[in-house]
Amino acid sequence: MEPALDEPLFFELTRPQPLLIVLSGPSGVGKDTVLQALKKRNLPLHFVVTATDRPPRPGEVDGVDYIFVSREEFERMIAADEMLEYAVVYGDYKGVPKAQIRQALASGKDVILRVDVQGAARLRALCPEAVLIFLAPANVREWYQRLINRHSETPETLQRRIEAVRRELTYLDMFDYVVVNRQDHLEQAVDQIVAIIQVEHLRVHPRRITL
Ligand SMILES: Nc1ncnc2c1ncn2[C@@H]1O[C@H](COP(=O)(O)OP(=O)(O)OP(=O)(O)O)[C@@H](O)[C@H]1O
Ligand SMILES: Nc1nc2c(ncn2[C@@H]2O[C@H](COP(=O)(O)O)[C@@H](O)[C@H]2O)c(=O)[nH]1
Repeated sequence: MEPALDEPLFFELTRPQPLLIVLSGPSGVGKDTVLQALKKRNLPLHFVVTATDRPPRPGEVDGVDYIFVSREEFERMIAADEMLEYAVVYGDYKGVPKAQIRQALASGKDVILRVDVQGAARLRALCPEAVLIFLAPANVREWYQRLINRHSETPETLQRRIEAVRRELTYLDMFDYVVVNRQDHLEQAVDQIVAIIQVEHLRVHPRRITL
């Protein structure tokens, strides 16, 4: 019989499993900034828009930065089991809409989202096969400066975010990768995340996401 020369040796090589990638780390480390830079690479990635009941900050756009909803609507979504994960983060509801992730994974695209560290712990429990990346600052001074320069915090909310970081660092063990977001070296952090995605697709035993 003629050998089928073009036939792939492994099914997986022709149909890679989509990844669920979770980017987490302390507030102000640069998660959103890194994701914005990653978007510009035009990779086949679905960037999840999470939901919140906090009001938009100046410049934030509904459906782009968050799905902005009322507290009542958020609580309806929780009751209707529409959230994969949700938490009260610094006093506001934040949550990951289940349907959005399911649709994106079904289309074969890798899915990436950012959550705080408690959210990453919850997603690890719900979906052990997710790829968890901890974004870290190079040092405390750079990180602190970033939070202050952003001008988004009152002295009280700044203090809350700083206090949270010691607790968050105790979760480092649960992550698969750590990427350092060095001051003014944003593209280097993005390169490393792209490399993680590439290497994850080379696994002999791909991660299989079931939600
Ligand atoms: N590599 C970098 N070099 C310099 N500035 C940076 C870098 N990465 C992020 N920043 C700046 O740090 C600030 C915080 O970034 P960003 O809002 O993306 O953090 P975050 O982790 O998403 O915060 P939060 O968890 O509170 O939403 C922003 O002003 C951003 O411009
Ligand atoms: N656990 C979750 N955390 C989330 C989600 N969406 C965003 N976040 C995180 O909340 C904090 C505060 O965000 P801010 O925009 O109000 O500064 C930040 O660390 C986000 O990454 C989510 O769905 N679940």
